[in-house]
Amino acid sequence: MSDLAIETVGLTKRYGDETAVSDLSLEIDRGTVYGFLGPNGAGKTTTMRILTTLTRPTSGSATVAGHSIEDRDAVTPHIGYLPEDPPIYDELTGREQLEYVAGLRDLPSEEASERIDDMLERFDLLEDADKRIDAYSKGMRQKVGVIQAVLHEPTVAFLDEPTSGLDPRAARTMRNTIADLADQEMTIFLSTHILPVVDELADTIGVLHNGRLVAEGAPDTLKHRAETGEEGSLEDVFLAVTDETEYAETESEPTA
Ligand SMILES: Nc1ncnc2c1ncn2[C@@H]1O[C@H](COP(=O)(O)OP(=O)(O)OP(=O)(O)O)[C@@H](O)[C@H]1O
Repeated sequence: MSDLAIETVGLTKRYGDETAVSDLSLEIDRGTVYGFLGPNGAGKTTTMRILTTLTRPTSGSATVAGHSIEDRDAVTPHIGYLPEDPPIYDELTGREQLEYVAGLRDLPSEEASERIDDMLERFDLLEDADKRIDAYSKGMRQKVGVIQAVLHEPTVAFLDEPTSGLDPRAARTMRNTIADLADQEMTIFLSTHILPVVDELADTIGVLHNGRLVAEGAPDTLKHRAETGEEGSLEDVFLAVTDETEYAETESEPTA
């Protein structure tokens, strides 16, 4: 089996005249955290929707966990997805929602209960687990969204802004959890605008701009590359490579 958790070749998605993702080629190793950055409208969500088989590319190909994204039934058991607005039933309790998702994923009920309790405890949600979700705060809903994305221990988890709405303590728990999952060989495809989160967690960072990959590398390599030899912050790098006026096409080759 390939060591790559995600491989894309020339992935392109057009909506009418608009090119949301343009000729995107990625090679992401198993058990790593890939930080996927880009300004608003860069094409991050579109990429994640393609890789989670929710939308089809206009051209190009991709495999996720060794399976072509053309074969939805083969891919979906191996992935988890936290979208910006996680699918959650307000009328269920947090625990019922997670049990429902565990059922969809065919997890044996004893194993599911253990994992659900473990994750609820980890995210300080045990006390509220039997309250209806419509009484949850935004952060509590977000916690349920993340737990349900990784409950079945997928090979690859796609997390869109996992720390969104979380207080500092919960955000730290989230970062620790992502690091633990990566230690357990889960591949995490992490999209966020919170640069310190990717700086801390990512093995590799890719920056998307106007649908194109304009920079790629380990955080330290990127930071070094930013200022012609000098060390810059990840924010400096992000601003430099996504600056329409200063960033020349000739510099746009990713440096893997
Ligand atoms: N269903 C759609 N129909 C038409 N255009 C779309 C559709 N989905 C996305 N787009 C366009 O594709 C481009 C990329 O959008 P996308 O949502 O992937 O960006 P993003 O990087 O996730 O942005 P953000 O950081 O704001 O979430 C945008 O110009 C958007 O308007």
